[in-house]
Amino acid sequence: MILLDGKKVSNDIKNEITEEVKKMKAKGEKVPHLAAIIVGNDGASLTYVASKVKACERVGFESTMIRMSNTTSEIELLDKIEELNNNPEIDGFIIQLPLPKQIDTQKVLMAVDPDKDVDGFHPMNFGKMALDMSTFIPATPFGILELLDRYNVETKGKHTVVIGRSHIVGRPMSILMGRKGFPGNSTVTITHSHTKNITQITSQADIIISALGVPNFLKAEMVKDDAVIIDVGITRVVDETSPKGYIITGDVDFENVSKKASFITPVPGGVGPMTIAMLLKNTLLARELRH
Ligand SMILES: Nc1nc(=O)c2c([nH]1)NC[C@@H]1CN(c3ccc(C(=O)N[C@@H](CCC(=O)O)C(=O)O)cc3)C=[N+]21
Repeated sequence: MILLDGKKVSNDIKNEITEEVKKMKAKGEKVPHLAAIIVGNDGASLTYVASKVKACERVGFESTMIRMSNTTSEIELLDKIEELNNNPEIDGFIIQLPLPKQIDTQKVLMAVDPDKDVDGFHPMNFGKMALDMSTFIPATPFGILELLDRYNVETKGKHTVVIGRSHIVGRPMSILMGRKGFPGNSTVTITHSHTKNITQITSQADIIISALGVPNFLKAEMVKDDAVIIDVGITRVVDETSPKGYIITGDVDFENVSKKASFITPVPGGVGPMTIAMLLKNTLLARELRH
């Protein structure tokens, strides 16, 4: 079994980006500037945005975090987005999800200037992705592709089973794995809450990408020998004995599944850190696009 070490690879990527930023500075160019809007006080969301800001500092990007209250109206958020769209200092920005229920997420994501949409969530960018046009690929799927690429995991002709059809992971991932090129050229099955007999499907998979959010959902009996396992789940499970009061748990029963897998991502230290690295990569692309 080979561990797909997202922590290590994301560090390599951050070092590469740091070098790019140094070159930009040497040429007297403005460094990339990422902004993140966060609405409300969700603990996990605040942690993720804080790590994105920290990652910006680490590579030499500028960053701005914009906090808005839990009672923010849709109009107020749309106004803020318009401000960032028109601010020439900002190369790219994200709106941390999920949003409070008074706000229509789809409407908000459509308001982002597609050229600054470093999350790749605007329908224009999602469409471009599906049509193999160059665009921002959502950070989590992009991070998974990058991991498969850097470990040279064969995807051509393989059967990839994606668990979950979310707009930010499962759906784009299912499109990307079936695209031409590498990593891609897989035969893709997408499964969801209405899928019948999921074990019958997962046990035929050469590659499983689980983005469900149910701790320890994927058991050894559901996986064939030498499968490649990508765990996108990150659920905080209460644990009094750990310092933070919770532990981060993936969708995969790692202890048992890792014994059968050829490659597997750990949680934490797998897909999560890659997501952050690829957001930086998209921000660098956004900067180059505007240059
Ligand atoms: N507009 C938007 N864009 C996103 O990219 C986005 C989002 N909204 N909403 C929530 C999800 C989740 N997400 C994660 C990023 C990093 C880790 C990460 O670094 N995880 C660490 C553990 C972090 C911890 O200790 O909590 C790890 O897996 O090793 C996890 C999850 C980005 N998301």
